Amino acid sequence: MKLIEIVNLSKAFKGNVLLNQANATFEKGKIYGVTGPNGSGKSVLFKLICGFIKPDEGEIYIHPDYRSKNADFPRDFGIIIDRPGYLAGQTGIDNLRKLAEIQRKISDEDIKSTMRLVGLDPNARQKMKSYSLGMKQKVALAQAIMENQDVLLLDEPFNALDSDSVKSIRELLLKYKQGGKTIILTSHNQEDIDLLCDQVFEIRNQKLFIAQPIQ
Ligand SMILES: Nc1ncnc2c1ncn2[C@@H]1O[C@H](COP(=O)(O)OP(=O)(O)OP(=O)(O)O)[C@@H](O)[C@H]1O
Repeated sequence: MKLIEIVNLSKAFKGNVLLNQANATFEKGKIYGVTGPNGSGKSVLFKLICGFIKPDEGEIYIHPDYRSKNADFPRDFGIIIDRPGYLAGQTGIDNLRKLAEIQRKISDEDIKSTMRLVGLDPNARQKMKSYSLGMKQKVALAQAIMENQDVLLLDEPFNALDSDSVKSIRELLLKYKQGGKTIILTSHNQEDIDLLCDQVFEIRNQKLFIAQPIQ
């Protein structure tokens, strides 16, 4: 099933052309990588898919099952794009509770079990302003997955994680794929890409090239 189809997509910022007539298809149930040098437009591509920014030309088709009725943001998508803003004076769990209040889909126990899953202590009283980078990254991961979202767009999900955490998050993502979820991720670490991705799109010359055949 075609989940996302990118057709002749172009996007530039003040003459800085990032995508020019780019095309790509993302099928349900696979893990995709998006690679490219710093500043090549990976995060911008994710923002375009989520409807946060508009293309200059071209279309992004989202499968009707995942279109929101009253918003551009697709439904059932969990995302990490750039570093999310947090309430620095509050704990990790309080930040996640605030985000969970938007949809009211999950219980407090769901939040706690997700925190444990990514290696955070739900009972910790530490405020987020004193969290390490890796701890903040785990909160970002937790918010992306806590509502059991079916599609995950993860921009650098392994950033700042220690090697045990990288291993456990990789295993989690592979388990999610087995369960039918679709994941699109970026990483500057080739090992993440090689171990996880069924197909890789490389942003090069303002196009999306298939860098690896489907295994
Ligand atoms: N809202 C915006 N206005 C102007 N320029 C922008 C905007 N958003 C992104 N850009 C520019 O677009 C380019 C691509 O940015 P993007 O964050 O997508 O890169 P990236 O491939 O994710 O890079 P990295 O590997 O460093 O994370 C950068 O030059 C950035 O400055």
